[in-house]
Amino acid sequence: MSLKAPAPEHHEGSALRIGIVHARWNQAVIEPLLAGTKAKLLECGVKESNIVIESVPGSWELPIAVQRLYAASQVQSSSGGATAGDLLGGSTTDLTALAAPASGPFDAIIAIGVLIKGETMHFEYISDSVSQGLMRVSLDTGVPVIFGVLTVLNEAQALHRAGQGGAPGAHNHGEDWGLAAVEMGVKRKA
Ligand SMILES: O=c1[nH]c(NC[C@H](O)[C@H](O)[C@H](O)CO)c([N+](=O)[O-])c(=O)[nH]1
Repeated sequence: MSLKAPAPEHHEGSALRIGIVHARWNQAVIEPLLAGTKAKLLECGVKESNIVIESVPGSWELPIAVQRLYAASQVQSSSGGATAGDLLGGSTTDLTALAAPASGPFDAIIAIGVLIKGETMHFEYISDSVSQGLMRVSLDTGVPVIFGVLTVLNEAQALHRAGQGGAPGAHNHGEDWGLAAVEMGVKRKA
């Protein structure tokens, strides 16, 4: 067991509704991360119908997409016809068209992305902005946003953290994110 992994806690997720927003950059790494995340959610009892998955082009779009998914689900669960735009500070955009298929607010939302360092400073700017943005959405909305963004220096590091490549110690971090979402969702309901 890694020195870093948190001590395991078992939480039952059958009453939870979980959103997942994933980027499509580096799809070969995103796919196993997403699969590992979903597998752990199901293993903890989260119903498949209560897992809503959406995608965005890249990690930069994760914060706004998580915020809109939250707002759309709030519109669905609230009466009074307020639009999600009202919840987002006065814009007139009605996000119900983007609303999740099932209804009801989310107990946690997982943001998944894979940022791989290139030759320029692009990586640093996106990594910092995305992590700050996701933290802000989580604190502003009160919904736990699980940070599932790999910020790695090369493809080998990314594959290793998606449990791929067969090297010793390879571990699918998506599993940790699924467990964190269930724990934080249960504790938010308590
Ligand atoms: O998710 C990623 N997006 C990346 N860029 C796209 C960015 O997230 C936005 O989608 C794009 O800038 C349009 O807003 C990446 N790189 O540029 O290397 C990357 O490695 N991963």
